[in-house]
Amino acid sequence: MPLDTMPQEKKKFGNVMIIGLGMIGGSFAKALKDRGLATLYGADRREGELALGVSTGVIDYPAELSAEYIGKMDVIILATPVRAMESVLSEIKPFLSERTLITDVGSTKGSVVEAVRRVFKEVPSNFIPSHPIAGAEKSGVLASNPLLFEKHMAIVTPLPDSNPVLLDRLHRIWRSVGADVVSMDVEHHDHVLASSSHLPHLLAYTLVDALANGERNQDIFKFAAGGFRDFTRIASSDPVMWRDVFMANKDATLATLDHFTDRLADMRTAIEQGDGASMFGVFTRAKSARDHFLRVLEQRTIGSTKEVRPVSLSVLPASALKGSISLLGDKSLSHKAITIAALSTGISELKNIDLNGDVRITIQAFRDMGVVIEEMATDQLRVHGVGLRGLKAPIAPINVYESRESLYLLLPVLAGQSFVASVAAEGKLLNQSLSDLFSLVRDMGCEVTSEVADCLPTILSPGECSKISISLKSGSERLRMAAFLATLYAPGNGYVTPLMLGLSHCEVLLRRFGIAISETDNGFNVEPSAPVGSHIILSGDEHEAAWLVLLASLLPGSELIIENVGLDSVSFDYLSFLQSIGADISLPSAGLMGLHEGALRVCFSELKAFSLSSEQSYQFRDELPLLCVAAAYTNGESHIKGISQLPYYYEDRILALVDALEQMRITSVYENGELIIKGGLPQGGELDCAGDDRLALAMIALGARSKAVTKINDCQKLLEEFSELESVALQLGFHCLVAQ
Ligand SMILES: NC(=O)C1=CN([C@@H]2O[C@H](COP(=O)(O)OP(=O)(O)OC[C@H]3O[C@@H](n4cnc5c(N)ncnc54)[C@H](O)[C@@H]3O)[C@@H](O)[C@H]2O)C=CC1
Ligand SMILES: O=C(O)C(=O)Cc1ccc(O)cc1
Repeated sequence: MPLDTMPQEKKKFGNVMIIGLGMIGGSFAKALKDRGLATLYGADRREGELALGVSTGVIDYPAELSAEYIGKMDVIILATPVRAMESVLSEIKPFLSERTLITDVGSTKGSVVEAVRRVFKEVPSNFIPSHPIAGAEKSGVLASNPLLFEKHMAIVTPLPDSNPVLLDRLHRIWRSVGADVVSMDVEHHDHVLASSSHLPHLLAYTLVDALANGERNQDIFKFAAGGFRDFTRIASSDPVMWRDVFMANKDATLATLDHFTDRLADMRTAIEQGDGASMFGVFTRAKSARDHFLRVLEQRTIGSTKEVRPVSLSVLPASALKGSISLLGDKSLSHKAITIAALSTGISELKNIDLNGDVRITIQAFRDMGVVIEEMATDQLRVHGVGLRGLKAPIAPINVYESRESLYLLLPVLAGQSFVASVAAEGKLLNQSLSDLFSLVRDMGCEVTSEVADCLPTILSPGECSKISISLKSGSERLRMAAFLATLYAPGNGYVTPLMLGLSHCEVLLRRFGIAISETDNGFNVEPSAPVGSHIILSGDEHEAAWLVLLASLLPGSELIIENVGLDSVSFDYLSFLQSIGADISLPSAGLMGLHEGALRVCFSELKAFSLSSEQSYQFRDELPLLCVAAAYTNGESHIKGISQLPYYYEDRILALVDALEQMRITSVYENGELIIKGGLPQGGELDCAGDDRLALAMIALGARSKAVTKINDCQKLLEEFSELESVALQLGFHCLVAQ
C-alpha cells in the first residue's frame, strides 16, 4: 500500500520498519504492534515472509527499500543475518533521513559497526547498534513471539557520536517491549557474547556433527538421554545466521575457544590419569557456578514482580516451654567457619551450620575462587581448603550482594592474595561508608580504589603487608574477625586490641583451626601460623537461645533445656545478669577453649526490676530489646542508661520497642538517653516490627504472657533469619501462629 493512502494516526514510535522479517524482526514487530506503539512496515528479500507477516498480524504493511518508504521512517531495525547488513545499508543509504533512528539486532557488534563505516565512511550519529539477548533455535516470521523480549536483556552499544535523543529513543523502544536495557562498548560486547552465546552454539553444532558422522551413530541418537537433548538444542539454530556470527566475530571466538580447548585438554589428562580430585573440583565448581547463575537469572526474571508476602505472627497467651532442644548454628559463625575452612590446608567438616540466606553468598564467593565446598547435608559442609594464599582470581567481580558479613570476611582475605580483585555489592551496601573496614585493609598494604570514597564497588590491589596491630574502635564482631584475618597475612606476630576485654567466638574459632592466639593484658597476640582443616560442630545460635531463655523465664510451668549452647564472654555475662535479677538458669561450665559449652537449663521464675549502666547497655546491646521485655514483666521500675550513646540503629530499635510497650499499656519514659520501664501486665494488641527480626523476637516475648493475643506484623525477615522458628515453637509447646 502506498504511504499516502496510509492512516494518519501517529503512534508513540511512529513508523517503524523491520528489514529482515524473520524470528527476531517478527517478534519485535509483533511486540510493538500488539501494544499499539507503532505502525509496522516489513521488508525482506523473501516475499513469502512479508505476506505471512501481514496475514499473521506481525506487521501492518509490506514495504520496499525505496525513497518512498525509507525517508518516512522514524525507526529502522536491521534484523537480517549480520553479514547481509552491509548490502542493506548500501541500499537504503541514499534515502535515509538523519532524523531516523537506525539500529540492528545482530549477534555481533564490531562487524556491524565496521560495515556501517564501510558504507557511510563514519558511523552516522543516528545509527546506534543493539542486541537483544533473547531468542530461540527457530527462525522465520512464523516463529515470532511478541513476549520474546520480556524480562530479557537488550544490550545497546552506543558510539561516542551517537545522537543522545535517538539513543534515549532506542532505550525506550527496547523497554517498551519488556527488555531491561544495558549499555556496553562494542569490543566488550563481542568478547562477552563470544563466550556466553557463540561458543556454546559452536560446541553444540560440533558435537552433533561429530556424533552423527561417527561410528554407532544410529544407536547414539536412539539412546540419547535428556542431557544430550538439552545440550544440543541450539544445534537446531539457523546455519546461515551462525556461519555469519563466526565469520564476523573471529578474534573473540578464537580466544574463548582456545581457553576452552586448554581446559578440555586438562580434563582429558585428568581422565587419562584417573585424577578424580581434579574432575571432582571442576564438576563441583561448575555445578555451583551454574546453580548460582540460575538463581541470579531467576531473580532477574521474577525480580521486579517478585511478591514479598507480608507475614504476621500471632502469639497466644498461656503457653509454657517444655522439653529439650538443639538449635541450628549461628549464621554469622557459619560465615566465619566457612571462611577459615576455605583458607586452611586440608579438608574441614563443618556441622550444625546454617546454610540459609547470606551464608550462600560467602560460599559462592569461595567457590568462585576455586574452593571446593561439598554440601553433605542440609546443615553440613565439607570444605577443601586451599591455604591462606591459595585462592584463584575469580573470572568476574566478587558480588557480596547485601551481605555485610560476607564483605567483612572477604575483604581482608582478598587483600592477602596475589591478584587484583573487584568487589561489587547491591542495595543497602552500596554508597555506604565502610571506612573502618577499608582502613583495616589499607593497613595490610593493600591499595583500595573506589569511585566514591570508602564505598563499594571497589578494586583491591594487594601490596606488601607489614606489621599488623589493630586497635578496634567498636565492639563489632565482624570487624573483630576481619582484624584477626588481617593478622594471618602479617609477616610476624599480629595484635588485636578489642574495645572490651573478654573472649569472643572469633578467637575460639581460629584456635579450632590451629591458629595460636594468646591473651595479653589488653588484647590478643596472634602468632604467625596458618589454619589447618578441622572438624567443627557449631554451637546453637546464641541470640535464639537468649530469646528462648527469656520466654521460659516469663512463662509459668516452663522447664527448658537447650542442649548445644556455646557462650562467649558477652553471652555468659548477659545470662549471668539475668540470673542476678532472679532468672532460674543453670549455665554450662567453661570448656577447654574458654567458651561455656554444653546444655543450659532454664525454668520459670519471677524477674526483679533492675538498673543497667551505660557500659552494660553497650555490652548487651544485641539483647537490649529482650531486657526491655524482661523489665516490662517485673513488679518494679527498671532503668536502662546510655541508650542514646549506642550506634543509632540500636537506639532506633529501642525507640520502636518503646512504642510497642505503650501499645501494650506498659508505662515507659525515655528521657536524656535513659529508658525507665514500669513493670506490669502487657495487654496484647497489634504491633509492627518494621521488618527487624530482633525486634520481632522481642515483641513475641512481650506478647508471651500478655492478657490477650498479640499480633506482630512484618515478620518476613524473622522467618528468613530464624527459619526453624515454627518447628522450635511446636516442639517446645509455645503457641504462636504464622499467617500470610
Ligand atoms: N535467533 C536468535 O535467537 C537471535 C538472533 N539475533 C540476530 O538477529 C538477526 C536475525 O536472526 P533471526 O531472526 O533468528 O533469523 P531469521 O532467519 O529468522 O530471519 C532473518 C531474515 O532476514 C532475511 N534476510 C536475509 N538477508 C536479507 C537481505 N539481504 N535483505 C532483506 N532480508 C534479508 C531472511 O529472509 C529472513 O527472513 C541476526 O542478525 C541474528 O544474529 C539476535 C538475537 C537472538
Ligand atoms: O536459544 C538460545 O538459547 C539462544 O542462545 C538465543 C540467542 C541466540 C543468539 C543471540 O545473539 C542471542 C540469543
